Amino acid sequence: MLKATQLSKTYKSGKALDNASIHLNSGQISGLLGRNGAGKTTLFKILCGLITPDAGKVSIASKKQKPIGAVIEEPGLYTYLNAYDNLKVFSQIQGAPTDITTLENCLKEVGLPLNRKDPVRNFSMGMKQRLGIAIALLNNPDILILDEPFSGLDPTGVASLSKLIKQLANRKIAILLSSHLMAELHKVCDDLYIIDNGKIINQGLTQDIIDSQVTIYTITGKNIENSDFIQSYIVQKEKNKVTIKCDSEAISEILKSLLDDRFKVTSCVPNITLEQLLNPVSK
Ligand SMILES: Nc1ncnc2c1ncn2[C@@H]1O[C@H](COP(=O)(O)OP(=O)(O)OP(=O)(O)O)[C@@H](O)[C@H]1O
Repeated sequence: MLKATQLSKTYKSGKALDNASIHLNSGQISGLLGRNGAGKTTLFKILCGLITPDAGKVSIASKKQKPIGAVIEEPGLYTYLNAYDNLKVFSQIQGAPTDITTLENCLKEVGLPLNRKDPVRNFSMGMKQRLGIAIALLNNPDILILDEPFSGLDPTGVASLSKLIKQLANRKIAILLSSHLMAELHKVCDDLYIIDNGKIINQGLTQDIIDSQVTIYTITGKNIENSDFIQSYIVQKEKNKVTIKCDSEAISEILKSLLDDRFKVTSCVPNITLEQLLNPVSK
């Protein structure tokens, strides 16, 4: 759907993007993970045609006139207008349909209530993000780019925005989102690009990247801390929750033993940080 090849960009302040290549596929959610200042926004701006790269190429396989919808940095909203009127203004600017049914369907699609008539300055961050996404979807794009969409959201907001993003991918939209937090990306992204100092230093399926580096898991389940089998792996424990250290090959064995011993495991979450991915250890 979108192929960006060997993109580079240097500002007066220095090199922001260094030979970066990425590939987006329809229906796939890709994540761009990197520290602040790693070059994520620069890459997004190039993909959207907002700035020109010094080198490299972006090719998009789409018949649409405006194939990309994006929310870069914060959603740019008219804070004194309500959600509906914001959508209407942006539709007019973009030459998209402005009839009530279309606009209300847009609001419904991103899970915004139709009965909120107050200005969007009163909205929560999550609601502003949703409205930003609704605006980005106005032209029915094939590709959706979201810069730090989870920033400022609480865990419930992250979960509900993740659900919306997955629904959009099910509509065959290719989605690229950025974050500097692994925890936010690993649950929603099919594949990941790790960016550091403008360079893509690792890429692959999210699960493969996690499996190659994860050594700490948090397991929850009733009385799980009493299991004899996991005692030697435990680094921390509390009621119904243990943190264990093992590699990705041992975890299935551990979970199997817990189930054999009739412990009801309710979750097993890999704990992996961006720093681990930026400084990988070879196994
Ligand atoms: N318009 C600009 N002029 C000069 N330097 C810039 C400009 N935009 C970005 N930079 C610099 O380029 C580098 C990459 O910035 P960029 O905003 O792409 O990173 P980022 O990964 O999106 O960071 P953040 O998560 O903080 O937004 C940084 O060193 C930044 O200071």
